[in-house]
Amino acid sequence: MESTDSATLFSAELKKQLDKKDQEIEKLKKLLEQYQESACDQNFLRHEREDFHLASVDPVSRLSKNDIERYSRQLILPEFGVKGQMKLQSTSVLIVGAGGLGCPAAVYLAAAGIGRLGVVDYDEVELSNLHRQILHTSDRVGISKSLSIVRSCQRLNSRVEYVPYHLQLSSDNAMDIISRYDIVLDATDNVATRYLLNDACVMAGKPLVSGSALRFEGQLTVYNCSGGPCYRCLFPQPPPPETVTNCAEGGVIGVVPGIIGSMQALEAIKIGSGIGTSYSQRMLLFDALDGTFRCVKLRPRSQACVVCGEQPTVTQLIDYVQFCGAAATDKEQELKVLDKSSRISAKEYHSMLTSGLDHVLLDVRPEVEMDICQLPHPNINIPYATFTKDVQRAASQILDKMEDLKHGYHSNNPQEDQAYRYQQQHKRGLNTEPSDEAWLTNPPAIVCVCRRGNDSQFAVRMLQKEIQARLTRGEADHGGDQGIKIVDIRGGLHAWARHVDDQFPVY
Ligand SMILES: Nc1ncnc2c1ncn2[C@@H]1O[C@H](COP(=O)(O)OP(=O)(O)OP(=O)(O)O)[C@@H](O)[C@H]1O
Ligand SMILES: [Zn+2]
Repeated sequence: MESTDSATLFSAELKKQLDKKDQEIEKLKKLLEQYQESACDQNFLRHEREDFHLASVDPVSRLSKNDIERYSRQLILPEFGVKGQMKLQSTSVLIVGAGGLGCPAAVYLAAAGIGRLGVVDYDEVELSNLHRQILHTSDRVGISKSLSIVRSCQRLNSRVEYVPYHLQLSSDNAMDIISRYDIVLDATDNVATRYLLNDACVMAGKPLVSGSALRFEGQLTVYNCSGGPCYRCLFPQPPPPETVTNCAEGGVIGVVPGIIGSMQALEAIKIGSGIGTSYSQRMLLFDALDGTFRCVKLRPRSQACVVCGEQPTVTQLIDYVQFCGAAATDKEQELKVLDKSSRISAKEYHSMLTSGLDHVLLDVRPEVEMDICQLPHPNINIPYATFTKDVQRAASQILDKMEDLKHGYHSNNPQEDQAYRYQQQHKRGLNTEPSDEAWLTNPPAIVCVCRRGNDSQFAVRMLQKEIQARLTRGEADHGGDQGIKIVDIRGGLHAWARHVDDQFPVY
C-alpha cells in the first residue's frame, strides 16, 4: 500500500514538473519567434550566416583534424569561420615580384592556408635584398628568388600548392599565367610591369592587389575589384621615366614593405575567403616617419578608360616598355650621355692614381652616400642635385679646388690624408691589367664619379658647358690650349669594385 501511494505521489510530482517545463518551452518558443522577427528585420546578414551554418556541413567534414588545429585561431572568427577557410583553400593567388612586398605577402598567404600560390620573379637573391626580403636567407644569395620564397613557405605550410616561376612577366606570357589564378598581387617595382599587370588583370577579370613602398612610405589599393577603378582609370599616362625612383635608387626601410606586403596578403585573404576587400576605390597611405596611416577615396572607374571603360581601345597587351619609356626591370641601366673622349675606365683611373697625376676627383653622390665608401683619393663632393639647381656655384667650387691643387694640396681631414697616401701604399693585389692609357697624352684635370656612372655623365656635360662658357668669356684661365679636360669614370664605383678592387663595398 505504502509503495502504491508513493508511486502515485511520484508520478503526480513528475507531471507537475513536466507541465512546468512545457510552460517554459512555450515561453521560450514565443521569445524565439519575437527575436527571429526582429532579427530578420534588423539584421538580414545575421540570417545569412545562420543559413550558411546549415550549408556548411560538407565543408566541416572536409577539414582534417590537422587543418582544424593549424587554422583554429582563424576558424573561430565569426566573419571567417570554416566557410572562409574552405573558400581560401580553393583560392589561388599569383604574387608577381618576390622582393620586399612579395616576401611578407607570401608568408601570410601560405600561413593562412591559401590553396595555390604562384610566385613570379626573374631575379636572384642578392645580399642587399636581405634587410627586407625576409624569406630569403644568407645562404641563398644567387639562387632564384621565386624558388627561395617557395622553399621558405613550404617549411611553414606544406599543405599549400606552390608554383615558382623564374621568369620575367611580359606581354607574351602574362595572360597565360594570370588566367590560372583568382587574385593577383602586384609586388613589383617598376611602372612598365604595373601597366602590364593592370591591363592583363582587366582583360582576365582578376582583382589586382597593388602595393608599393619606397623610403619611409607605403601605399596600398585594390584595382579592378567590386566595380572599382583600374590603374589606368586613375593614371591614364605613365609618369616621365626620370621622375620614377626605386628602392635601389631611393632606399627603403625594410619594415615599410613588410607592412604593405602583409596588408596585400590580408586583402587577398579577405577577397578569397568571401569577406571582400576594403580597398576598392580607396588607397591607404602609410608614412613611417610620422607613424600615420591615412585612407583616401579614389576616383571611380572611368567610362573613358582605354582598357576597362565602355569602349576599350586596348584589348590586347601592348609593348609596355615602349609605352612607359622605361624598362620592366630595375637592373642597372648604363646610359651613354658622353662620347668616348670624355670617359675613362675604372682601370684607367687606377693607373692615374698609381702614377700620382694631379687632378680633382669630383664625387657627385648625395652626402649620405659619401659616408658609405669613397675612392682612395681626396675628393670634392658636390651632389648631382646641386648641379641641376646651381651649376655655376658647382663650377666655381671645382675651379677653386683646382687652384688649391696648383698651390699644393693640404687637407685637414685625416680621412682624406689617409686616402692621399694611396699612391704609395695601395699597390696591393689590385687588378692592374694594362689599359690603353689614352689619358696619358691629354690627362684629365677633373675626374667625376658617382655610384653607377649615370649621374656623373650628366654632371660632366653640365660642367663642360659651364666652364667652356667661362673660358670663352675670358672668366677662367685654366687648362692652357687644350682647355680643361673633364671626364667621368665609366660605370662609377660599381665598375671600380668590379674591375679594380673586389674588396671595395658595393651598395
Ligand atoms: N616584370 C617582372 N617580372 C618578374 N619579376 C619582376 C618584374 N618586375 C619586377 N620584378 C621583381 O619584383 C621584385 C621587386 O622587389 P623589390 O622592389 O624589393 O626590389 P629588388 O629589385 O629586389 O631590390 P633592389 O631594387 O633593392 O635591387 C624584384 O625581385 C624584381 O625582380
Ligand atoms: Zn580603367
